[in-house]
Amino acid sequence: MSSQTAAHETEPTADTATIRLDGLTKQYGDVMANDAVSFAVEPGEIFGYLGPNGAGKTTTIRLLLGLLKPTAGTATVLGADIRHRRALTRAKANVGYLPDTLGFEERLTGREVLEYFARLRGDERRDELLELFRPPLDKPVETYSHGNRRMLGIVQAFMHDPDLVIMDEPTSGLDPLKQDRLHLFLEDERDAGTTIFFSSHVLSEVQRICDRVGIIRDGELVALETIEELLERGGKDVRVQLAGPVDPDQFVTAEMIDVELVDRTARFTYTGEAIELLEHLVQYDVTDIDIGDPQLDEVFKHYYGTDSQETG
Ligand SMILES: Nc1ncnc2c1ncn2[C@@H]1O[C@H](COP(=O)(O)OP(=O)(O)OP(=O)(O)O)[C@@H](O)[C@H]1O
Repeated sequence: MSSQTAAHETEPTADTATIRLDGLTKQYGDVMANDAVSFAVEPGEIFGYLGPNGAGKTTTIRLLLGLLKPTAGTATVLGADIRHRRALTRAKANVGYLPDTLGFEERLTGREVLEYFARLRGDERRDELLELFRPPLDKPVETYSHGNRRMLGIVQAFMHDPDLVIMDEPTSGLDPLKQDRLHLFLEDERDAGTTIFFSSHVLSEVQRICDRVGIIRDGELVALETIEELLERGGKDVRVQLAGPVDPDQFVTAEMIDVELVDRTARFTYTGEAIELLEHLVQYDVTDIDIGDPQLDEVFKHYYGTDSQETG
């Protein structure tokens, strides 16, 4: 991929990246869960790692945390090479991790779980986070709802005030209010300088809060760009209201995709230059027009095929 090549070409001499993957590869039998994945996450950004189920997101995260060994290639996390256990352990004292499945000791209460992590890494932000996310503290974790487990996980991931937080599908199963609360919190953390790396298969969430996105599919990185670049490549969402009927053969141009021409309203995604669209439309009696950015899931479908629809 050109994006992967670019990451190599622009490699600085002193590496300032918070996370850098360099040909990171993990093979399970015949399955290439990560196939020579290379990219960098810069300090103070929210980086969305996006892909359909089974794409390889969790594998990357587990490799970055030293929970799996790479088949080939490597990565650094806060400057520590993931193959060097001691350096990575030191770096991880400054990393927060929210796994997809929270492996807390089920019989302990939430308070006891937090005490355990506090002894390991510190808890200077515990009270502030508990006020925001409010998991019940005096019940055993086995009685927690899915949402409360996640709330406890978020407090655990941030309470030692790490420089980097890695989250695996953090909002999955959360109600919209809790999702909103987490999104706003992540934006505040980013503004305060924390680097956030999170995986998701929910495009709207990535579109809303991420600065940059890496898209993984079948173990390969297929895109690495800012949200703006991704949306720009996806064209514009256009709705045109016409005064009278038009001949579709003349009205529809090659740059229009997903065209719906119903009655006197045309809706389509326009992939050409805006000026050319305007020059084309002056031939028609247009009574109203609306041009906006497409949703990321539309972009995803156009560029990566229909298999990815499940990711919306
Ligand atoms: N321990 C394992 N042994 C064999 N295959 C595995 C193992 N773990 C993951 N895989 C396979 O590797 C591929 C990537 O899986 P991974 O869990 O990394 O994907 P994912 O993007 O996190 O998916 P999801 O969104 O469903 O969590 C899948 O084909 C999966 O079946």
